[in-house]
Amino acid sequence: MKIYSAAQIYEAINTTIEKNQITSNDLMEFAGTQVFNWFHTRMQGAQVPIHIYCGIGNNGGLGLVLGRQLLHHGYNVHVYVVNFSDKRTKDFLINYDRIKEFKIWPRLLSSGEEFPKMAKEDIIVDAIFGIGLNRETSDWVKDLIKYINASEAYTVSLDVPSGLYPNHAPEDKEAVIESNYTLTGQAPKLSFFLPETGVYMQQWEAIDVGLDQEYLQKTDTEVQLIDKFEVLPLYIPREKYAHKGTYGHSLIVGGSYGKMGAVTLASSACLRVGTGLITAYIPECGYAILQTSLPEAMVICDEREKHIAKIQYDIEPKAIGMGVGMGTDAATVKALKAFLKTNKNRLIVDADALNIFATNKTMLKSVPKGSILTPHPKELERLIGEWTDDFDKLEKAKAFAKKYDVILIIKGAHTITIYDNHLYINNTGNPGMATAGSGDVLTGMLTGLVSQEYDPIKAAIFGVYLHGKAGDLALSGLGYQALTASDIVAHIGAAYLDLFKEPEKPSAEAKK
Ligand SMILES: NC(=O)C1=CN([C@@H]2O[C@H](COP(=O)(O)OP(=O)(O)OC[C@H]3O[C@@H](n4cnc5c(N)ncnc54)[C@H](O)[C@@H]3O)[C@@H](O)[C@H]2O)[C@@H](O)CC1
Ligand SMILES: [K+]
Repeated sequence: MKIYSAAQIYEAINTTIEKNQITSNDLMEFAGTQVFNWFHTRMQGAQVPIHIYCGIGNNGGLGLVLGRQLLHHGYNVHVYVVNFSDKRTKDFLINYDRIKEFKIWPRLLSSGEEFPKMAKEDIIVDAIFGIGLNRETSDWVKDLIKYINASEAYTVSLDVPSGLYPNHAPEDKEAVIESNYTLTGQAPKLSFFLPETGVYMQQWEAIDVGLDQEYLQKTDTEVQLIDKFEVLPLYIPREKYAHKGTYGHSLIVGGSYGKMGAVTLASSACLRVGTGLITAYIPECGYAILQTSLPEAMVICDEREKHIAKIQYDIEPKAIGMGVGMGTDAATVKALKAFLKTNKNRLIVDADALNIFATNKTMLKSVPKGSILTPHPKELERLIGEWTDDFDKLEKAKAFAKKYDVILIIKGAHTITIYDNHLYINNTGNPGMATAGSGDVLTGMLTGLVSQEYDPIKAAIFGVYLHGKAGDLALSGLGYQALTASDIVAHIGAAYLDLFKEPEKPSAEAKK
């Protein structure tokens, strides 16, 4: 799913108006009607008090259309205008007049006013600010937002939770609506998926607000949300006459005394994702561990007992997963440096290999183009330096990926893959996956996919999706706390099968 920038949404609005020869208010009426239908379907006339807080821009205008339509259908509605500026938009004013047709004079809220009384059981509609928020709000508006949050009433935000900017984090973390449900126009916004700003919403849903389909389809976006629909075309089917050589030889280089589990997990994930052959290159101490825990894997041992000191082998891998459990011993750093001088293979770089690169930045220049780096936030900071907020982090990460011509996977709740100035936001996975070894599993999966001739960027997008999906499928019967990295590996097969599952048909009951 495409994620449009605020500028693109405004352009889509203008294109729609021009092409269809309608007014901006016609479009607002359509959008407001769609939002009304959403409420009406769920509320079926219930008389729960609905408090609509409208700003003075078009987000507020949308709130007024919704209010008028709810009143028209007999709902119990209270409308307030958050009067933070006298620069009311044209369409706000049209709808401000129209709601008065219902003998309703919205209460104007301004500085020093007492805020409306509300009960916990009421419903709040937040139409204060949309994507037009461009500066810090006045203190009294911040107080109102905090007051709304403190009410604990179910809050539905229109377009975005008010207080969120399209391209930077809020100055005051408490002055943003904590929305239970965000009904967003046409497509979700980038801020919904970043750790600092995604916390303001529990659930979102995109509503078709009638923007021009041709514009939406033709317009390339920098950001995409990745779900099943996006990854299905990436899948490479297995051939009937294939043999294990067809699907590549993967090499996992890593491990040190006390950290052999990381290599075992990465290697087994690599196998499960479909690599033809797997070899683990490890220090001597891991030999019995690997051969016992994973009989399918071949093992090459380093001459050293407890850590890798020389990366040398006589196989021809298609892809190399580098760094899991490897440690940062001086001898290992030296070995990695020497290896990079001759290596032409694409790498999937993780964990300690990333930490080694972070303190030896010149080594990054020897990483083959199209390699994949998979840092978690702390490792990322070591690579790209500190950032001011999540949006700044993405800019810095994009610049880094471009400079070294690599694919950067920022691991987190919504893992983001960055390549060639594009961001691919993953939509699978769950908090149970924040567990030891989960990253090692991803490294193994990515290595296995690149070995099977997946183009590296496709391997990254597909692998991250599949990893998250395996984690989601593993949840059943376990829950977040009990989920382990091995459970993710065990569900890779189910994640593949899920790709081809038909969506569930509505039951006879639901059809009535
Ligand atoms: N016009 C239409 O037909 C449609 C409108 N839509 C709605 O329109 C919204 C965008 O509307 P606007 O561009 O009017 O923006 P908003 O309603 O988000 O912003 C409010 C207005 O206040 C001003 N402002 C921003 N920050 C302020 C601050 N801190 N203090 C005081 N004033 C401030 C802005 O200049 C803007 O005019 C979308 O988010 C969406 O909800 C969409 O639903 C699509 C259809
Ligand atoms: K809003």
